Amino acid sequence: MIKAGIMGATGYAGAEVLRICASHPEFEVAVITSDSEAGQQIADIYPAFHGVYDNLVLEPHATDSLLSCDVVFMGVPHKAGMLHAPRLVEAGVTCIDLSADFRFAHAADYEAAYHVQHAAPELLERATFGQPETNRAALDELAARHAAGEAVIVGCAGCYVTASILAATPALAAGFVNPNAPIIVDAISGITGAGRKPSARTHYCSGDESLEAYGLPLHRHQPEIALSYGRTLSDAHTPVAGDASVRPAPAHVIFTPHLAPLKRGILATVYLPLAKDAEINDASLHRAYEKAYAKSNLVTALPQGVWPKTGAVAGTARAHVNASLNPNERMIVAMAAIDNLGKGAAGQAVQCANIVFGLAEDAGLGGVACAS
Ligand SMILES: NC(=O)C1=CN([C@@H]2O[C@H](COP(=O)(O)OP(=O)(O)OC[C@H]3O[C@@H](n4cnc5c(N)ncnc54)[C@H](OP(=O)(O)O)[C@@H]3O)[C@@H](O)[C@H]2O)C=CC1
Ligand SMILES: CC(=O)N[C@@H](CCC(=O)OP(=O)(O)O)C(=O)O
Repeated sequence: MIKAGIMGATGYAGAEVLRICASHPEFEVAVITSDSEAGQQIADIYPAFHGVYDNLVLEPHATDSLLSCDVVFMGVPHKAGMLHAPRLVEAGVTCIDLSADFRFAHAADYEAAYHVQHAAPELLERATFGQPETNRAALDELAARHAAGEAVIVGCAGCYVTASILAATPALAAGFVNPNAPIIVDAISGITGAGRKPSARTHYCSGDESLEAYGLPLHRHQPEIALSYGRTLSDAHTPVAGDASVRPAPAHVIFTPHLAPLKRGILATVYLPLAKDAEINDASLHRAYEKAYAKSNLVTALPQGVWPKTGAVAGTARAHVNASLNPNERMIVAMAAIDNLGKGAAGQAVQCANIVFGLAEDAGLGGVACAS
């Protein structure tokens, strides 16, 4: 078994990692942390864990118990990941960070998006972006370094970014999209996306029976989406393969997040203007989506004409995607549905850890949503 710790196990994402690990063949959770509820059993906070994790007691985040783990999942807020990672890595512990702190390859990009100085830029060299379907080669390279004895870091892609990337990447990579025109991303999230602590915007009376946009004009996820799209567009239109010093320009992205009265789920709808010379039809567009995800057990291009819905992936690490062509406006409309806590957080974190530890990438992630 692989000894796992979960930092921030009282949070929604950390608790979801704990739930997945309950039926994971290799990751055995030995340490869980919280400062606010240290000393309590996790089952007293989340009753679902009675009979599953009896006697698993929360320790403070600074506990030395984490240092004896093989892997620590960090379900902690942005700015906390980079403060805790150095001590763990120093002790030889591989970190799967769900915060934004290790998602960017360059500290300057992180600092521009999060308006804070990176506290551990020297660790970025040990880290890679945790979005397996679009960054598999880098994760495999990280797995090789881990197998050679190095403690490594995965900066897991966040929920909106995962849905936006999965929806658009097949069209971007196929060269169908105009690299110079704005791409519009409208994404709708369930309320667990905002974490466990309610705010004026997310508490029951505000969030229930209501749908609202927020975060305009520049939500912090816009730069992550624009950088990812920019890289894919550059590879498709002006490849600079093998030259790591060339940094593709971010794509032009208008991103508007919305909050919906759902517990879990994200539906991202992406409007992609066709490249001038793109001659495609619905069938060839659909073939590109099928081909992009043909090898994935967790991401499914739905049959032509079937559109993703959040209920069909809720509680799972799966994603459903599809796209449609609007020939009159020369526009592709692409969609992805995920569970923000599943493929958008804990499910993807476990998928990344599976890859780093040389396991089947979907180990422990085979669950299917309740039929609805
Ligand atoms: N919710 C979601 O859908 C998604 C979340 N994420 C990311 O996952 C991370 C956790 O999110 P979420 O579970 O929603 O958040 P929550 O607010 O629900 O939980 C936060 C957790 O972090 C712990 N924590 C707070 N401050 C610190 C600190 N300084 N050092 C260590 N731990 C700390 C808290 O512990 P304590 O009990 O001590 O307060 C708590 O367990 C965030 O970075 C978030 O962006 C990523 C994708 C989707
Ligand atoms: C509904 C809601 O408030 N969502 C959060 C994003 C979810 C999240 O945790 O951010 P990461 O994906 O970067 O980890 C927000 O808009 O800030």
